[in-house]
Amino acid sequence: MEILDQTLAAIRPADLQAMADARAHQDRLTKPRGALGVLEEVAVRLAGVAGACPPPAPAPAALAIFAADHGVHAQGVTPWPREVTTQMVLNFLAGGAVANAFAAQAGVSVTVVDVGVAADLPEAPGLVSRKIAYGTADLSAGPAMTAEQAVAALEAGITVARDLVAQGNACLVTGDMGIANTTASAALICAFTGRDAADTTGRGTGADDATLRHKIEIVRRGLEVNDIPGDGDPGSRSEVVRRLAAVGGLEHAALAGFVLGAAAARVPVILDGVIAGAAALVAAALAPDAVGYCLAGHRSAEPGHAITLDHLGLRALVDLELRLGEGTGALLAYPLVSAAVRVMHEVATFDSAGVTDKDAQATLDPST
Ligand SMILES: Cc1cc2ncn([C@H]3O[C@H](COP(=O)(O)O)[C@@H](O)[C@H]3O)c2cc1C
Ligand SMILES: O=C(O)c1cccnc1
Repeated sequence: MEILDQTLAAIRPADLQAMADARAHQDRLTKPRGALGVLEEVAVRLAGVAGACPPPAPAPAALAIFAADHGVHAQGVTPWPREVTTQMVLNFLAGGAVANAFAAQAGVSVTVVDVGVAADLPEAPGLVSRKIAYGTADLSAGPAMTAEQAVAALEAGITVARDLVAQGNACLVTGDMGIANTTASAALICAFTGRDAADTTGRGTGADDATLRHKIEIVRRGLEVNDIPGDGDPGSRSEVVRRLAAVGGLEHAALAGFVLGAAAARVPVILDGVIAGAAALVAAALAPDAVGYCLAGHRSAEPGHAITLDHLGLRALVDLELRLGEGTGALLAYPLVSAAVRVMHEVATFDSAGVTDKDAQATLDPST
């Protein structure tokens, strides 16, 4: 609990002065005001994160893929066998997954973190072993984790974020792997927003109509069995941890810790899809200021994701109907984030470039 306590105590609100400076700087650059749209807000946000204008380049960046298995898999909520979690971890380590291709394209390093895979994994470069259990229990039959396990996973995520920042990374990127984790994500989104299971539950890796109906029922049962009220407002920290432990996954808990660790280190974290979003809801419930350190990489096709982004007040940078996870959507957004910051460092101002600023001229010569 000590690591979690220290981390929560270290999280500060985004720096409003640096954000105001960044807005003012954007307005002096040789472009019509507001012409870079959402990218201007990204640069302002990163100034708030770093407490500096211009903010430092978000490089190098590191993707951490948190992997774990799920007891709720036994309920038939996904068409894929549970073993695929382990097999995909090995695929990430061999460099063969979509996340590896996108990470290579973006120049982002890949670390895989085992927080709860239901198999013993061989030691390998790029694999960090922080296994807390061989998967969770079935969330539709009782709590998926104990509170101790949830805190241990939160702290594992914090430690991974801290280590990656200590290694010189200036931007963190979330990734996940865990067959059946869109079910736990939907349940978490209900528990932290108060929305109904029918709104938050999606097809994940390709559930058909019958499986989707069943999945919604399983999410409902999980909330009921675990006495999670429909208020969407856990209030106390112990209730946040109780709800997380009840219906979350070990990777969700670790991802929530990863977000908190990034915020405490004043480093931006690019969120991937619905799994990272669900985890960010947990992080926000523990430390509302952590949201200021998050960027929504993309908007997933899973219905719970739009609800989540809305709740967090985040705008997705990319919307390509992706529904994969692994960090793929966040990786595609990374070059946009880099470009937004590069503008702040490299683009000339009206003054420095001798370009006429229509607004400045209007002030000088009120007759025009
Ligand atoms: C081959 C394969 C690669 C993946 N990479 C990410 N996921 C994604 O799908 C899983 C969640 O979907 P559901 O809840 O429907 O099981 C997660 O592991 C997620 O990261 C994959 C899934 C599969 C099958
Ligand atoms: O939105 C996601 O991140 C997602 C969707 C389906 C399966 N896995 C992940």
